[in-house]
Amino acid sequence: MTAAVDPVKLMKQEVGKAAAAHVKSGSIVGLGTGSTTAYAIQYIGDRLKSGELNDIKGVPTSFQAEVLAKQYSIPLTTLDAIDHIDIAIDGADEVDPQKNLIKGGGAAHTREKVVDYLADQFIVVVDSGKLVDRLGSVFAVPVEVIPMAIAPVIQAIAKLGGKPELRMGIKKAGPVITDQGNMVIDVKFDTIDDPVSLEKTLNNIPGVLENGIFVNCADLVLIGEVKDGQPIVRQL
Ligand SMILES: O=C[C@H](O)[C@H](O)[C@H](O)COP(=O)(O)O
Repeated sequence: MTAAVDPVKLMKQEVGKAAAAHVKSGSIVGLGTGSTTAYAIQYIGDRLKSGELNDIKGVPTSFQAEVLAKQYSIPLTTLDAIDHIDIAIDGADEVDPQKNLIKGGGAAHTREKVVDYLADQFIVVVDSGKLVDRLGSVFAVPVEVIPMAIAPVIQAIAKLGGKPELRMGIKKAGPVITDQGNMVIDVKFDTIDDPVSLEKTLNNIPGVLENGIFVNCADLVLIGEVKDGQPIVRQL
């Protein structure tokens, strides 16, 4: 008996491969975080190994991305050693029709925002389940907060009408700790009418480092779908 292929995995693989095909030799590449981008990193590594691609440097957005890049022998660099990023590939938790995003399901949104916004071309890779008509419909907004400010930030967010919840570890006792040593508050809003101003409002609360709303930054969204049992990729 053959095991059934997980359609979401198929979509992620296909979209990761499609994004990796956009990387050109000689470029500096922002390497995003998450299970979808992991396939893009793997395929970039495959292209390097086969000789189809050469002379690239990756800028990882997280410890996870760094480990994967090393695993696939992708040379790495840091922001203080370069003056631009040619292309960044990253996942998302929600995508609206204007290509605005919620990110940070993996608590990596702060570094991702730095790298993705710097890139000349930012490509988002998602499966079709991430598409929403309006941001915040399903996913809460992740907000990275310095630990001593957790209580006042929770109070300030509640005053804004959000439902804040400190993110707890799944295989770890206690809160999730980010790559920067901070904590994450997931904030569910009934509706997000104006993501541009909500992004700024959240970041203006003292103690907040960065939130997961990404507006006006994605150039291309590659969406993995399954049609007639076959994975396909369409663009937004
Ligand atoms: O912090 C994590 C990132 O923003 C991810 O890119 C996002 O959560 C999507 O991850 P995945 O591709 O695993 O759904």
